Amino acid sequence: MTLLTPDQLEERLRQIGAERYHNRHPFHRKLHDGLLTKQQVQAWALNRYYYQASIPAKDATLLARLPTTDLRREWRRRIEDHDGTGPGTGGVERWLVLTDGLGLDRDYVQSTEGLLPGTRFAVDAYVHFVRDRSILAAIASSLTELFSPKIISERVSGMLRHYDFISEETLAYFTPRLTQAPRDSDFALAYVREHARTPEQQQEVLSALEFKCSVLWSMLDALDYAYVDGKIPPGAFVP
Ligand SMILES: O=C(O)c1cc(C(=O)O)c2c(n1)C(=O)C(=O)c1cc(C(=O)O)[nH]c1-2
Repeated sequence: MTLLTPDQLEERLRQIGAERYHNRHPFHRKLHDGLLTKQQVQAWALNRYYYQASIPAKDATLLARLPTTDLRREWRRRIEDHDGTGPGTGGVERWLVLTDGLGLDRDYVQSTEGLLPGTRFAVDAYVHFVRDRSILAAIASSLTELFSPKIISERVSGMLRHYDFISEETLAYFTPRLTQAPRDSDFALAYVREHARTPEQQQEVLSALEFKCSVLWSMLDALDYAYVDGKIPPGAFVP
């Protein structure tokens, strides 16, 4: 690979999103188009809880390695967004409002006992990637958030329109994400534009984003196989 300008690098990153982001997955299309049952939506929310709950742990492993006060202060905010600044606040708690609203038992959700194996492996792979790879790759792997405001808008409007068991209150998780995600991804994009200075580093950044798209994609593959095709693995949530 030859050295790209920062604009060319950004264009390649956006191309990866256009081709591989999970808005293109058939399970999301069904979720947003109102084609799932309440039980299938429960399975989605239950499994995705593990992603939400693991994100602050993933950010904490990166925070510990960041070399400057400015970087740590920036990254610390992500942990506060998810864990909140006191009990009952933050994104993980708001995700539980969604699982409550869908009629799932909180203790069961938080126990992660009913998780699909595919969800656990995909989410853990993301946490381990961020823990083990370079700071540049770890920051680049968060860049799927460049594409999330669009899918979140589609999801909220689609789900409100199609499902009578969904309300604005149960989907409240997503409202702050519409401002948090662009703020976070603007920072991460500026960072990789500045710090990916060799062809090898640029390739590392592109591969990190592809990896992350695969994490999100395989979570939906697991849901589709278990709850649309009806092949629920032993031990996983049975609606
Ligand atoms: O609803 C979505 O489709 C979606 C996607 C993503 C993403 O692209 O990784 C995140 C989120 N939501 C999200 O809510 C969130 O907090 C989040 C954190 C991260 C990350 O990689 O650090 N991605 C995402």
